Amino acid sequence: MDSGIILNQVGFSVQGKVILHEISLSLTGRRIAIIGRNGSGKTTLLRLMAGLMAPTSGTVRVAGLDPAAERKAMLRGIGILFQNPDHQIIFPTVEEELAFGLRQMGMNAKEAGARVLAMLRTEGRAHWASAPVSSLSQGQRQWLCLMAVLLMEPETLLLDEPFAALDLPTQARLQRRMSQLDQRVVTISHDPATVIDCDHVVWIENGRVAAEGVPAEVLPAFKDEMDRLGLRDADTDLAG
Ligand SMILES: Nc1ncnc2c1ncn2[C@@H]1O[C@H](COP(=O)(O)OP(=O)(O)OP(=O)(O)O)[C@@H](O)[C@H]1O
Repeated sequence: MDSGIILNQVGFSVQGKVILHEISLSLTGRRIAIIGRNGSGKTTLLRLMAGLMAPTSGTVRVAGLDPAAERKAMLRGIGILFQNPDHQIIFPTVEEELAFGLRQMGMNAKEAGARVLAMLRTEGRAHWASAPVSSLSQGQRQWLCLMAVLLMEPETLLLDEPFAALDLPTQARLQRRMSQLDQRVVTISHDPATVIDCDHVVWIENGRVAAEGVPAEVLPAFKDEMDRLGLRDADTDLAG
C-alpha cells in the first residue's frame, strides 16, 4: 500500500479563530476513525485531507501528494462523502448523478451507464435509476451519494458520518460492504460502536488530538469522558 495520510504540524484558522492546532498524524492503516464531539474539528480535518482547502500552517500529504495543490490527481485518488447529501447532489435523476463521477474520469456514457445499473442492481435499487433525486428521502440521498463515491473506486475514501441518516439494515449492509473494500477508509463518527473494528482511532477535542491508537485503547477513554460530560447539565467549558 502507499505511504498513507501524513499530517505534519497542521493548523487551520478562519478569520483569526484557530480551529485546528498543530496536528501531526501518520495514518497508514486501512480503516481509520475520527471521533470527537460536535464542533471539535473533525470535518475540518477531513476537508484538509481531501484538499478542499489548504492548511494555514503545516503540511498534508496523501499518498505523497499535497491534496490541495494537486486537485486533478486527487480527483481519482480521493472520494469524499459529506454529511449533508444536498451539498453533493447536482443532477435531477439518480442515474445521472451516479454516472457523473465516472464521466468526469473519462469513461464513455455507455460504459458509465452500465456500471451505474450494475451497482443499482447489486444494491437492490434498480428501480431508482430514472427516479428524480428529489423523490428520495434524506437517508436514501445519503445512500445515493455513497454509491456515487464507491463507483469511482478511489484509493482513499473520506466519509463524514456515513451511518448517521441510514436505517439499521442499510447500515449493516454498508458496514459489510466497507469491510470488503481494499481501499483506505477514513470515517468520522460520534458513535464508538460503529468504529470498533477500525485499525486506528483519532480522538479530536477542541481542535487537538486528545488521543490516538487502537480502538481498545482509545474508545474506553473516549466513552468514559462522554459519559462524564453527559452527566453535567451544560457545557460550561465551551461557553463563549
Ligand atoms: N468556515 C468556517 N468559518 C468559521 N468557523 C468555522 C468554519 N468552519 C468550521 N468552523 C468552526 O470550527 C469548529 C469545528 O467545526 P467542524 O465542522 O470541523 O466540527 P465537527 O467536529 O465536524 O463537528 P460536528 O460533529 O458537529 O459535525 C466549529 O466551532 C465550527 O463552528
